[in-house]
Amino acid sequence: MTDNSAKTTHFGFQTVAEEEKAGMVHGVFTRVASKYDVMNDLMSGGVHRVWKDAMMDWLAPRPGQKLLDVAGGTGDISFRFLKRAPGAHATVLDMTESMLVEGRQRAEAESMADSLDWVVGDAMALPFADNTFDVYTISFGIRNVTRIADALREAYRVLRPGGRLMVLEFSQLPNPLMQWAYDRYSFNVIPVMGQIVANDRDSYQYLVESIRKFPDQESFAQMIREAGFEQVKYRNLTLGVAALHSGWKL
Ligand SMILES: C[S@@+](CC[C@H](N)C(=O)[O-])C[C@H]1O[C@@H](n2cnc3c(N)ncnc32)[C@H](O)[C@@H]1O
Repeated sequence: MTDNSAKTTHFGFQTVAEEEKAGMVHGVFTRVASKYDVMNDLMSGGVHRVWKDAMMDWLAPRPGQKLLDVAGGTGDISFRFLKRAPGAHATVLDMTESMLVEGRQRAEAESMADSLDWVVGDAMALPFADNTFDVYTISFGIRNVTRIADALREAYRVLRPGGRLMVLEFSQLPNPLMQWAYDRYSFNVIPVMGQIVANDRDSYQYLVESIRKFPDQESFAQMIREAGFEQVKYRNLTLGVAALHSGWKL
């Protein structure tokens, strides 16, 4: 008998059953893990570093804080956080073990292993008690999550009162002409780069499609409010190619 109640979602531009998406996303990041850092620099011309530094500037990490970096991958956000906050501790959680393996190797090379934990897990069902962390970050991860509202609810649950959420994600350019030019670049150049550098056009095709499917700044800010966060604000980066969203659990 066919189950007509099965829920669907997007995997890039494809419509897939909700329960299929996580496996497909996991497949993408398992395939790209060893080339992930170098591809980030190539695709963005290094600009992702400027955006991540802007995230830290707004976040202003403080000594001794406990960070949870969800969909933390190879640890870019956690490394930056720890460098700015002596005595802080970061937990990097990701569903893809190969991404964490790359990150753990970087932590050892940078002598930062003692300040970090690496946890395989799902943003939608975090394996942590309520009110545990001072800061929750998710950078270029939330658009890959099957049910964004569930991930935001979990963020709220594990933050302590007074804790802060910050999201860095690709976004929408308010100027249609610029959006058109940016789409031409991302759809025509990035999958080709993925083919040449990582021998994997399909994964990078998914990544650009998932960017296009993600809600605009205002809609995403509203989702953050609906999860319970207050003082929700956002800042565009590079004309809206990416955006930072901030909210507080008060
Ligand atoms: C584009 S990478 C971002 C890595 C890193 N945060 C950065 O900014 O460079 C996206 C990561 O999200 C992870 N991810 C996707 N869905 C997830 C989920 N539901 N729970 C945890 N991690 C997830 C993927 O495994 C991948 O490592």
